[in-house]
Amino acid sequence: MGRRGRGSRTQRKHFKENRKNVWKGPKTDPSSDPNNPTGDNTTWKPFATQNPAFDEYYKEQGIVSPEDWDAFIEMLRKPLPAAFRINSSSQFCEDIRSILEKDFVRSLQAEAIEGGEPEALKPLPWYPDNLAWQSNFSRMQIRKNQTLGRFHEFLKLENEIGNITRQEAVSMVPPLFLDVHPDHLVLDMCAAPGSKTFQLLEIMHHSTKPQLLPGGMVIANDLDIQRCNLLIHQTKRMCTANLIVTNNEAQHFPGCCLYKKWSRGSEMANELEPSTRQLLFDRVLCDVPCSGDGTLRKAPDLWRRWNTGMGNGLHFLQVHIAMRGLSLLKVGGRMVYSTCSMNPVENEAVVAEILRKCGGSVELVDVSCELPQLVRRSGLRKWKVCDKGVWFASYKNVPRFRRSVVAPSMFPSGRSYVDTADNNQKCENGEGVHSENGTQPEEDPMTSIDDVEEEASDLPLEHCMRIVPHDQNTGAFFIAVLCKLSPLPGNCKPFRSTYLS
Ligand SMILES: C[S@@+](CC[C@H](N)C(=O)[O-])C[C@H]1O[C@@H](n2cnc3c(N)ncnc32)[C@H](O)[C@@H]1O
Repeated sequence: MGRRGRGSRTQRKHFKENRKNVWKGPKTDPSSDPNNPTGDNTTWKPFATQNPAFDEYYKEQGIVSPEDWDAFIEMLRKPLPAAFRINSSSQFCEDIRSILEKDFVRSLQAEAIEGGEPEALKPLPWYPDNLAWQSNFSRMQIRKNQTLGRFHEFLKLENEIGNITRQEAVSMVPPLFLDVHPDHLVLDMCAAPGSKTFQLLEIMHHSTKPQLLPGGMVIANDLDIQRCNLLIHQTKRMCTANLIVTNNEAQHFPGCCLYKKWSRGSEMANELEPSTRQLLFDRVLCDVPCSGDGTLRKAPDLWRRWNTGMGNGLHFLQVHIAMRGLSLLKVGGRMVYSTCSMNPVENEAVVAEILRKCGGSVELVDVSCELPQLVRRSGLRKWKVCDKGVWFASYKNVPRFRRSVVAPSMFPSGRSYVDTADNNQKCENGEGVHSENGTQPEEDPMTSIDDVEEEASDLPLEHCMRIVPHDQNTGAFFIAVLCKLSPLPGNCKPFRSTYLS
């Protein structure tokens, strides 16, 4: 071997071959494959990285300009580069950073030049203190290519002992916008498998003096008990005493009361009276379940499964979870709403709906000056809803029989309309609409039924952020930062209480 880490000619050949073939589909049934009459079951098919419905949907939504489309879709078809974070609260933080800077940046560069790639390993410029890194190799390449074996061993070992966490680059963004302090009470509503929980704990511990525990706490919740186990496995690498894991529906997360006993006065010797205080959170992370199409580069099987119903079907749950988060947030507190989906129905529509419901008690924060090196796009004010292949620019046009599935809150204005003869007419014209009796008004009597064709929101949704893959070679993510200015209107209050001593 010549330079350190270069590997033999055979190894390099093996490496190049693997580079071309990083995504492998599921094994095909050999007996049903005409190209494989011998039934050789080592045949693998790469995933098809296209879906016409996906293209149509996102072209129509305009999340990137028509000139940008080719770069966007081409990047989505490429495997995702592996990324990881150094644990800032680890006593070996400096050593790890130094190994990366002095050793792996150079040794991996040699491999990258071999494969024609620039910058094989680099710190993410927007992450503070060179603590987050991205390589130009996918996780599969790192696992399979023998020439990257030493780097792979390093990542595995350091991850196992909690000095680093392997995490998609864009998934590291939401906790950075949460502005967590060591004494904060933080609720992570949908936390499993826990990479963001770990990051929140790291931020808390990092800003605390050595040997001391932070005064705050993270409550990490997830609905799925098995994923809660993953979360515990992930976070126990932190060795923290500042974490509670709960297993609840986030949209029904119980209102907790702190149960405290204190002495009432010397004349009432030894008499103790209970006192209760509503437990509200300084920070809430609302990283909701979503259709996940921002992870297509990591999970290419999603190309095959993707359809418009996935996003529409999650919209209501996402609104409920976010509303619950806001009701549990202290006045003056910050909540981050995030998804790994690009879909406006799961993103801007949810943010707009919670702003409407909160009626001025919650503000969408302009964070364009925070993390200036992070390339992001402004949130949309206009979008449409697609239901079973039919596009709607306004709820006004949604036929009655689809109104239990397609809601006003999915549209930019959030308005409902009186039912129209027009909609019922459609069914008679064979557009798949079943006519129903009656045309009684739905909500919103203020709205004229003849006006809106294409809706635009009047809320400042441009303060939301969408990270798209081709801007900085990542996955996609959506983030909105909200601040609670005053108590929520009465109908949004916590309704169930549990006591914590
Ligand atoms: C996007 S993932 C969260 C990823 C996590 N924040 C992280 O960074 O590792 C969404 C999570 O929501 C959980 N989930 C789904 N429905 C939920 C609900 N109603 N309440 C709470 N969690 C839910 C899923 O089990 C899943 O773990």
